[in-house]
Amino acid sequence: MSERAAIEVYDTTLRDGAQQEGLSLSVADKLAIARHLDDLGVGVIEGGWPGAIPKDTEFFARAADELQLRHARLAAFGATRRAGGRADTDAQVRALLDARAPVVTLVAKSHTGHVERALRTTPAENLEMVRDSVAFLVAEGREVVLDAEHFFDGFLLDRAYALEVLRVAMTAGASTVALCDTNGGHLPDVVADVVAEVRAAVGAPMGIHCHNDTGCAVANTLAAVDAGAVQVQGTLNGYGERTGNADLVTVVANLELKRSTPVLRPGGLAEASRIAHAVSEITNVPPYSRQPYVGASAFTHKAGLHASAIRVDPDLYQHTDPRTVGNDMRMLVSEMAGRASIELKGRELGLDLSDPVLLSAVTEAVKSKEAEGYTFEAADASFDLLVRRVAAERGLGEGVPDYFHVDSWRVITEMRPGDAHGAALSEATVRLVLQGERCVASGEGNGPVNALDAALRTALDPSYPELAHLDLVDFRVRILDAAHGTDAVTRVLLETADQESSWTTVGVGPNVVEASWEALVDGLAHGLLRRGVPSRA
Ligand SMILES: CC(=O)SCCNC(=O)CCNC(=O)[C@H](O)C(C)(C)COP(=O)(O)OP(=O)(O)OC[C@H]1O[C@@H](n2cnc3c(N)ncnc32)[C@H](O)[C@@H]1OP(=O)(O)O
Ligand SMILES: CC(=O)C(=O)O
Repeated sequence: MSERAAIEVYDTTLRDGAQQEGLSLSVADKLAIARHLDDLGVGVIEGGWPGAIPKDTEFFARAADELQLRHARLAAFGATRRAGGRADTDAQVRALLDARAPVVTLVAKSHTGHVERALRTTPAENLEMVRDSVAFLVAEGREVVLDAEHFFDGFLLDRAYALEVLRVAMTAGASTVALCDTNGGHLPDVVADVVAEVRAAVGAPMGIHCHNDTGCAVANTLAAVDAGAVQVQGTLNGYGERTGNADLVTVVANLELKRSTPVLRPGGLAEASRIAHAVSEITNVPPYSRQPYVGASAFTHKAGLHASAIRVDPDLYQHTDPRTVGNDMRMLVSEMAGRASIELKGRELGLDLSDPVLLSAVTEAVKSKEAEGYTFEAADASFDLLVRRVAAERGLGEGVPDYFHVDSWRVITEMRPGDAHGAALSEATVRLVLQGERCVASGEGNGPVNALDAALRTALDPSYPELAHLDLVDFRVRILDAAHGTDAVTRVLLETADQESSWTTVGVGPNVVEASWEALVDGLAHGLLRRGVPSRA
């Protein structure tokens, strides 16, 4: 176990995070996420509710043998004993012991309305449930954290009772009392005031557990720390019930970078982007690109004026160095680009745009293409081809090899309702000139782009066997100027991949197949170019 930080990071991704709509974790998922959390360097990993959820019972059983945690302690979460019973004979409380986790977190009522209406017992019996449950688990050698549910609402309704719940827990041996904004309805000023009052009245080590229903979970957590909380609870990527919990990645980055308070293992913060994305893969919840610090857009710049200043000093338009959280700065090329953005993007892609004439010509070409409907910010491969083509026009580079000449192409889609499989089939024919010879090839597919791709490959395979390594992996169509309905301009973004990476090309046209053809041909050309294949046309 590592030495405790002054502020303890308590992760509840595997318990409260798993309460998010649409998120369902297998035991293997939970074990994998726990390893990532330990690698990040959090202090406590709340693994779930053993005894209530069979998967969580299994998680703790396997964790005891399979997880070799280097930094974190595991916590088993559950409720206080039932009203009218005894902790030592309560099946749920015993299941918490059986989980063999060093920490047990007990959720308890601290709001008299909840005691009377949800627990349907008396405030006095609720205090006894807290005392008995905490004392029993402490006597069994567990560190006990008390999660005081609906604490802020309870405190505002009946201050004396809410404080008494905390006092009873501390007297019974709890190590920390976590104040929960269970409904997530409070703002930072109230959270700060209440935490300060609790600190003055009880003086116990306090945790803070915030939900994001007002969009203030992270701000509330920081306000609580400022007012004296020493444990921050939250979830990776802000997963959680309803609008989620405090995003622990943002909380820890703020504490380490803005408050100069180390809370993770040394070096942990630099792993934050990698771990946040790895956990997204496991949860199958797409990463949120605008997530603070670790989102793909967190250090991405689009506006020309920003890029122009960044060229002088990146810090002029970013609040912190992206490397501190393992993220990268990226430049986007779009109609908002100026020469500085284009030059920086060129540097990112390894293209030499130091010639001012070329730089201006590429900037102009980007702006005029974007006005036609092209978008380069999501199509780096098309930008790369554009730069090479503009450079070649000005005698400043070799351009893009002429891999083949297109004479014509045609595609037919046929539907035969009587057919056994009943789906439409497309058939394409391409006429190319290759090595001075005319060549005609056809291909079939379940759609026109698929058929054109098949026909092109049939024609090109003898001259370019390298194409066998390239696959078309994604295809996105967007109608621009939708007011024109089926007459509108169409934009196609097409992703091609080889074994190492993928790249995106863009095509625009009044006809979806025409736009797709442009993106398809450029996707293959870029694939050949990046493999260093010379023209054999
Ligand atoms: C704020 C939070 O997010 S806390 C975490 C919430 N997480 C979950 O609820 C997920 C796991 N929950 C479960 O699997 C089930 O709800 C269980 C196993 C805990 C309970 O299931 P059941 O016994 O079928 O009861 P049910 O869910 O209908 O009601 C909850 C019971 O717990 C009692 N209860 C609620 N809060 C507490 C508490 N803090 N301490 C003790 N008992 C409590 C309720 O009074 C109710 O008792 P009752 O059955 O006598 O009416
Ligand atoms: C304990 C908990 O998850 C809450 O009160 O929100």
